[in-house]
Parts: sequence; C-alpha cells; structure tokens
Amino acid sequence: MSILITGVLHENRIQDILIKGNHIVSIGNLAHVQADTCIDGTGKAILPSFMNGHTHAAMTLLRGFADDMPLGVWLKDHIWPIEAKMTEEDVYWGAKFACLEMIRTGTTFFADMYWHFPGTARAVQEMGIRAGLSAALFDFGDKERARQAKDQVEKLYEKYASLSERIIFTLGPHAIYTVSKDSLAWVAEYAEDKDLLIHLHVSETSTEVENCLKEHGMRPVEYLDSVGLLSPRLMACHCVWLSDHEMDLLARNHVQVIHNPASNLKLASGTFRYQPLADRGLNIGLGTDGCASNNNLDMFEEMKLAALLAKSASGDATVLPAVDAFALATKNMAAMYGLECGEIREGMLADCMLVNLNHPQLTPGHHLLSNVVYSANGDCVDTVICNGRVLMEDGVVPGEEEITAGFRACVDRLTGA
Ligand SMILES: CSC[C@H]1O[C@@H](n2cnc3c(O)ncnc32)[C@H](O)[C@@H]1O
Ligand SMILES: [Zn+2]
Repeated sequence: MSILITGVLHENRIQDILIKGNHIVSIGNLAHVQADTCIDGTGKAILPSFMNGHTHAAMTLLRGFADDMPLGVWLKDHIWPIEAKMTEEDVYWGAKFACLEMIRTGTTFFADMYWHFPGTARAVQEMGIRAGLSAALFDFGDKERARQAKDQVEKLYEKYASLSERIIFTLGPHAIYTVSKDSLAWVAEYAEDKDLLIHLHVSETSTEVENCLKEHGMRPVEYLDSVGLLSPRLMACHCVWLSDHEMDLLARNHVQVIHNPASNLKLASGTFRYQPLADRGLNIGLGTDGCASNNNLDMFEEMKLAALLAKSASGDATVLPAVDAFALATKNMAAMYGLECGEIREGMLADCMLVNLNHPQLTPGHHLLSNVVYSANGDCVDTVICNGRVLMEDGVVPGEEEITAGFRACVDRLTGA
C-alpha cells in the first residue's frame, strides 16, 4: 500500500511525501508518482506525530473522578479502590477511548503502565496506534504477592513480547514504595536477560524521598543504584526531587528520564529541574501521565507546560526553546524506544500528522514550531498516520461513536451511574 501526500509544508518548503508500506520513502516533487491513496496537503504542514512517554491510558475512565488532592491521598483513598473494581473489559474500552483522544491530538505512540495488560494490548491492536506496554508489578512487600506478580509478568512476556510490530513489551514496577527490594532486583535481572526496557515512577514527591531515607538510609535514585536498576533500560518518570548526586548517578548510568509537567503541577508534586538534567546530557522525554491527574492526553499542552516550567524554574527565558520542547515529545522519545520515527525523513517509519495551517492558533505562520509549542492544541491536527496507515483524515477517526458508547457504558457500570 502507498500513500502520496501532495503540496504539504515540510521544512519551510511545499513538498510531496510518498509512503510505501510503513515507511516514508521519498520527499520532493513527486508529481509523476501514482499511489493507492492520495492526500491533499494544501494548507497543511507535516510533522512527526507525538510519542507520549508515560501514561496510564485506561485512566480516561477516571477523568475528573478525584481532583484537587495530593498524590498519596489521591491514590490510596480514591484511585486504588475504584481501580480494584475494574475488569479487563473496562480497561479495554478505557484504553480505546484514550487511543481515540491521542489520535485526535496527534499522538501515535504511548508508553503505558496499567492493570489488565491484555485489555490495553487489544485496544492498541485495534486502533492501529503504537505502544510500549509495561507489565505492571506491585507486591507491597508481600512475598506471596511478589511471587504471583513475577509469574504474571513472565506469562505476559511469553504472550506479548513478539505479538505485534506495534507493541513493545516493557516492565512496569510501579514505584519504590509499592515494590520490594527483591522484586526490583528481579526486574533488573529479568530486563537484562530478556533485553527489555523498564518503566518506573521515580522521586515523584518529597514524601517518597523522606520515606526512602527513613527506610533505606538513602535517597530514591541511590536506592535504585544499590538494587542494580540504573541503566539505559530505565525510563524514570517524574524525577522531581533529585539531589545533584542523584542527577550525576542518572547521567553516569545513561538512565532515560520522562518529564510529566501537568501531573506534577496538578498533584503539587514539585518542580522538575529540566536544565540541570539536560546539562548532564540525559535523554529527556515527555508524558501526560494518566487522565485522572492531567486531565487529558494532549501532548501540545504538555510541551508548552514543559517549556514554560523550565524557563520559570531556571529564571532564564532561553531555556528549553520550542525546537527542544518539540524534540521531548518526538525524537527523544523515539531514541528511548529505539524506533526510527520522530522526524520526517526518507527511511523513517511513517508515523506523522498533518496540522491545519489555517487554524487560528497556527496563524500567522512566522515560525511553525513556535506556534506548535506555544499556541496550538490538539484541535489543530487534521490527519494522522501510524505505521503507514491513515488513522484520522480531515478530523475523522472511523468508529468514534461506537468507541464512545462502549466507553460510557463502562464508566456507568464502574461508578454505579
Ligand atoms: C500498576 S498500574 C499503574 C498504577 O499507577 C497509578 N498512578 C497513576 N498516576 C500515578 C502517579 O502519578 N504516581 C504514582 N502512581 C500513579 C495508577 O493509578 C495505577 O494504580
Ligand atoms: Zn504515572
């Protein structure tokens, strides 16, 4: 199958783009080329689609369910009790609805950590999107729970590690306060053995640091180092409360960091220090976190918040310029997952979006990436392609009504409405 996008803005020039199979094969004047599908790119710009580095997709079910409280209370008193009632079917519809929102707002990859892994995997398969799905692991220090959790991870690995070219299987130990030292060490070994990435919440709140100091006599990143978890395999989410020594440890071990600006702000977790981490050469990506702490999956908003926070935290308006904020959501994430996407170039995977240049928030067009980062939102996205397949054209995602109905039915059942 081939797709020809004609007359689209790419790197300040009007060009044609040819996609064959799942790759971008040619960029230039392609007036002579025939393709199975033709998309008129007039008045549009092509950009790499976004990659959401940390979310819990099915938490769309809990959007607006518990707001305006700190992480500990939010998780223990509100989120975990209702999550305990969720079925695989709920997670499937929650994740499908999340995929719909992501596609509509220009995202074609998400890194997920959630319960009922098969539900999310099924949604990803059906929606045509790409994902890094982590097998969640919790044991709360209980030996029997740890045994069961590891068993479950191994079973999921057997079934999903090579199931689909669009799913990357990863490990998801939740956090140092919910996973025992033995299980964290097991995760490090298993990841090495099976060549897997690890997705973990790290140093999200000051309480996490205080408790770690009390229990282990060291700070969270030092503790992770002692357990053997620091390596380029680790995608450390949040990373809000880091000492200089912890930043050095992350850099020395080439750990990858995911910034979650909206969630950190909403839960008042603290301020991510972008510049000191960037100065150390760390690869930094961007994520929304789940819909119960954001409360949407729009990566445009996330880029803007990341840029504004970095400037404010450093007192320097030159920090995290638009082009770098865009990289957080695209090519930095692609590097993290070893995917050849995140840029529009010949030979790259055909994961891309067309934005509507006539949208007021992209007008006037002095500088496209400035507009994309500081002005636009998901509403500016017109067309989305993932792995060479059109998932949305002219703002239409096929099957949207059915997905919304299935999703609403789950929310009603879950909340007894
Ligand atoms: C094992 S499934 C993931 C688990 O994480 C919870 N969660 C969502 N957002 C956060 C956050 O910001 N910090 C810690 N844990 C979070 C989610 O509700 C699931 O229970
Ligand atoms: Zn999270």
